Amino acid sequence: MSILETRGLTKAYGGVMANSDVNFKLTKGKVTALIGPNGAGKSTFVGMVSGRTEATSGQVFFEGQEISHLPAHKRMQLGLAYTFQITSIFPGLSVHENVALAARRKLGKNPEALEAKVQAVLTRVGIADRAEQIAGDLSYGHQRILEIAMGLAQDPHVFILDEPTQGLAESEVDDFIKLVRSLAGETTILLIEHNMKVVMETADFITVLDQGMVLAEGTPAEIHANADVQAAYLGSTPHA
Ligand SMILES: Nc1ncnc2c1ncn2[C@@H]1O[C@H](COP(=O)(O)OP(=O)(O)OP(=O)(O)O)[C@@H](O)[C@H]1O
Repeated sequence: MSILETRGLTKAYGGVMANSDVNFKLTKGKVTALIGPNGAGKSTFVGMVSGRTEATSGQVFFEGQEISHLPAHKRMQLGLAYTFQITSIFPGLSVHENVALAARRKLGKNPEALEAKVQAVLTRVGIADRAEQIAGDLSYGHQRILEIAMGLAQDPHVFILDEPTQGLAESEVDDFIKLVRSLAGETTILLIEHNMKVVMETADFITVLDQGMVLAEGTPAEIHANADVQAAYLGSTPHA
């Protein structure tokens, strides 16, 4: 069962076809990774799904509703959350305050509900002991985890993680892999990721984009064995 679907999604930048006729389905409760060589069109695709980038043509459906022309904040209200870099964090506020602000978008101002949500989310991602720390003082890795906590605080139905392990230490990457696996089922994850270890260990399904088009779709084992995918990466190990 797909929770999010694109039909014929296309984006042209002048003569450059950043995405051409992309038909994509995200299976509910699963982790799907979107990979492809540099310039394949991954960021453009996620931009069109999240509402940051206007499509040239094509449609986006979320939980059966067409959202192609909804602005990004409306899509977020429907349950489509995403993390992009650390720009969403307020560096002068504490970890707790940051997560509470994110939770308020969903829960309103009820203090008990907010407190329960903040505690649950911080425990979930493993930074409850840092609740009172100023976000800007956190390590880069912990800021990325905080960003994920802020997304989770909104109870997303679909959670788009854009290069979440970029800049993380190896031990943090291992913790991240466990976290993503634990979230599957509870939410649906679309993962844009360069680290193939993370992709292979977390994804239920992989879609490969190449030159703005879907080159292949399948399980990690199928994608690993796919000759077209190998060729697209010039014989090297696939990366996102
Ligand atoms: N704002 C823009 N204006 C013009 N061309 C763009 C713009 N954004 C992306 N492109 C072009 O669209 C194509 C797809 O780019 P996109 O950033 O979506 O790829 P990507 O797979 O995310 O790449 P990377 O892995 O390097 O982040 C590239 O040829 C890129 O140069």
